[in-house]
Amino acid sequence: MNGGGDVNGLRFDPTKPLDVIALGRLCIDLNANETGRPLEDVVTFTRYLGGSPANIAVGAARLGLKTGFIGKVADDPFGRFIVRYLREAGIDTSGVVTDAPGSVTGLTFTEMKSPEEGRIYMYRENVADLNLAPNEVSEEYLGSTKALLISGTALARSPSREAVFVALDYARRHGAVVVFDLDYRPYTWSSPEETAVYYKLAAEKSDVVIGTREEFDRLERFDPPSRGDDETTARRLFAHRARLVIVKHGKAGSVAYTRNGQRVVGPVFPARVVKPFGAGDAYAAALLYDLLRGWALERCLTYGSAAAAIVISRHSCSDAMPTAEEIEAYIRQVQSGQGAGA
Ligand SMILES: Nc1ncnc2c1ncn2[C@@H]1O[C@H](COP(=O)(O)OP(=O)(O)O)[C@@H](O)[C@H]1O
Ligand SMILES: O=C(O)C[C@@H](O)[C@H](O)C(=O)COP(=O)(O)O
Repeated sequence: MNGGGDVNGLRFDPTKPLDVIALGRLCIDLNANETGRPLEDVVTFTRYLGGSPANIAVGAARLGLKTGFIGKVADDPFGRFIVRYLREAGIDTSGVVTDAPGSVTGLTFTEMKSPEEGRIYMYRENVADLNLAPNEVSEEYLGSTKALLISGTALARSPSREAVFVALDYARRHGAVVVFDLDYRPYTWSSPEETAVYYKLAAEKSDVVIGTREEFDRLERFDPPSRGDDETTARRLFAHRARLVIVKHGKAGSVAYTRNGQRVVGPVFPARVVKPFGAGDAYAAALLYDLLRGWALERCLTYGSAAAAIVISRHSCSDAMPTAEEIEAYIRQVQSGQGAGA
């Protein structure tokens, strides 16, 4: 584990008992069992834990990180399943609260028409996760972690929005590294203007900002046009608190910039794609694992990319999160020329 040294411009406090606390939505994924057809023709689904920050937390725990969570579940069977699943995955749930009766658990139906063609349909009216209130965020809990991971969708509505900013301030007060995964989901936001304003406010308070090019374009809505130039995007965030900015480009890979001038291009691993979803969550979990261990950026992006290729080759996201051994084995398999087959 990073001994608190300043690696990649990040300093993780080794005295903190938790490695990462994730904050945001805890939902259910219902992934189509019948593939190759539109959702209207799908009869059965498999239920998994879902929600980008939840998936990342599961990925982090599966890699061996001491992981906690701050979130809110509905007082319904899915909420009880979620808390049980987190505990069984070894994730600390002391920061997870149950909402008053009446709200529901967010549902995401995943269509798998083809490896490249699939959509997700999110049902997020009156969801419990956006009812997380600022007074339900514990400063003491945030004082116990090396890193805080926040997910952009938690900024989509109050009081969750305010809870995120309180968590951000607590994390910074106690020296935690703040990782902001933009995680844009159109289904929850009222307007693109709102997304831009709150993404920018949170990104300017974060040490690490991860997003796709499209997500950064949304953040930059009111900035002078960067014309999709990743380096311009990174430089703008370095004018604030950021030390590391990572732009993801799907199967074209990823690129990372550090405040001290590094630019590292992430590799892309071959994948027998089952669904195009889950890549970013796996990428974030494995990247964070390696950042916490103080590895060089090249290796961090390699680990993230390999984990992503593994997860998109499997039916689920959360359940599919790989162990470190699986990632290492896949990297060796590909580097020895044995091709895909995660
Ligand atoms: N089809 C693919 N084949 C191999 N790797 C992929 C593929 N799609 C994504 N990845 C890897 O996963 C990373 C994140 O995927 P991306 O789609 O950019 O993010 P998100 O899932 O958050 O939208 C990419 O940078 C790349 O390394
Ligand atoms: O984030 C959600 O609410 C849905 C996820 O649980 C789902 O697995 C998914 O779409 C992952 O998307 P991605 O990792 O951003 O591709």
